[in-house]
Amino acid sequence: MQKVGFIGWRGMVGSVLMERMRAENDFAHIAEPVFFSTSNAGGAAPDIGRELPPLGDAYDIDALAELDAIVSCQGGDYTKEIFPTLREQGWKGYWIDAASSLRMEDDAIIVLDPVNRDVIDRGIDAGVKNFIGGNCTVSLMLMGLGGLFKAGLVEWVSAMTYQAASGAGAKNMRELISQMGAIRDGVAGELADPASAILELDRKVAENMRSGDFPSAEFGAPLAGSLLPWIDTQLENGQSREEWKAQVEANKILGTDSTIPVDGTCVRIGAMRCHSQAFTVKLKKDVPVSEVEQLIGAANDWVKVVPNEREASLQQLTPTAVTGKLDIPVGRLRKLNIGPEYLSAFTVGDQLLWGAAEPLRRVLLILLGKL
Ligand SMILES: NC(=O)C1=CN([C@@H]2O[C@H](COP(=O)(O)OP(=O)(O)OC[C@H]3O[C@@H](n4cnc5c(N)ncnc54)[C@H](OP(=O)(O)O)[C@@H]3O)[C@@H](O)[C@H]2O)C=CC1
Ligand SMILES: N[C@@H](CC(=O)OP(=O)(O)O)C(=O)O
Repeated sequence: MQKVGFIGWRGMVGSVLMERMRAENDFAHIAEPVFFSTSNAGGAAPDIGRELPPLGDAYDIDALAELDAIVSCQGGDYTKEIFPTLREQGWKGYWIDAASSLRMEDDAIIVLDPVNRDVIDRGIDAGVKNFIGGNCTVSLMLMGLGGLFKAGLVEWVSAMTYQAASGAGAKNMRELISQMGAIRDGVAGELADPASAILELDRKVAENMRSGDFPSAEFGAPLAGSLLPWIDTQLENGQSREEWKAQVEANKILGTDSTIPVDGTCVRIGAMRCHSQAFTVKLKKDVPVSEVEQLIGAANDWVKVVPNEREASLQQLTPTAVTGKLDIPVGRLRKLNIGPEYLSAFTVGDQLLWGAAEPLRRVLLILLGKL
């Protein structure tokens, strides 16, 4: 594989991908990286420590057709517009994509190699050409609980999510901070006076958050100081699309023969870029927590069992502790009162790393024969 094209490299997911590829010296394995833009063809390519041609036009099908592989973080609309045209023209290269558009297609594999390297390898051998990153919550759930799935212990999972602003995009991250600032600024006087009445302060905060002036154009509602119990679009069965992805994508990633039910409620909270999830796992049998911890902790190089203790949980199992890291801590592991087969667990993961960019750079390395 000689020529690899990158599209969407300056967006939020794309920037994290570039950071990781530079940090791991991935570009050393690519003979001819070519960068494209949908808005700035002819502009300067990013700095990867070597001479590069100017940015290509990401809508130039002939230029794209010359590539051996394309890595796109440009978004679903771009994929829907360009991918079918390229394939219709007979392009046989590898398409690696962060967007959800192609995930459930029969000729696509959802990539998360620490969990489904076998599925990826079989796909490559069978001539599959489309490798798509999974939904962030799904990938983070499987990075955390992969050991239990691998051991065949999971009858079903309910995942209740606490998803960060970054999942909605860069503008939403900014809006979250603006909302936090607006809340604080609205009661600056009361905050400066320790003797001010707390209920008056609270009333002013609520009034401010409900006012038309509160910055909520991106989320459509206040997130700071609140939460949003709906992510992505509405489906007819009452699920949000984000909730629907959990079961279909998890089972596709795992390559299950019979569907393992996965469902829950997906909620946006005021974290910046780490998604957290609280799981109820129905185990197929009563397994001691010590064995559960062993299985979870041994599943991959990034998962880390956090002891089910207050101090360790507050220090290691929060978005603040995990942001910007590849670590996948899993904690709060205990059996629920409901019965000995009902396990509770909590995990946190950076949704731009294992949730988006990392599986893409790794599948590219796999296709290059370097991983
Ligand atoms: N956000 C997330 O958490 C996740 C996103 N994904 C998927 O990844 C895809 C991309 O998402 P995301 O990275 O959030 O998208 P962004 O909106 O950050 O970037 C997408 C494109 O917007 C263009 N752009 C316009 N203005 C700017 C600007 N000021 N700064 C940077 N880029 C700009 C760039 O294209 P150009 O350079 O051509 O102008 C860029 O490639 C989506 O399909 C999404 O579904 C997948 C998993 C998680
Ligand atoms: N929907 C996710 C982010 C995302 O982009 O997901 P997907 O890649 O499945 O569209 C979130 O809001 O947190």
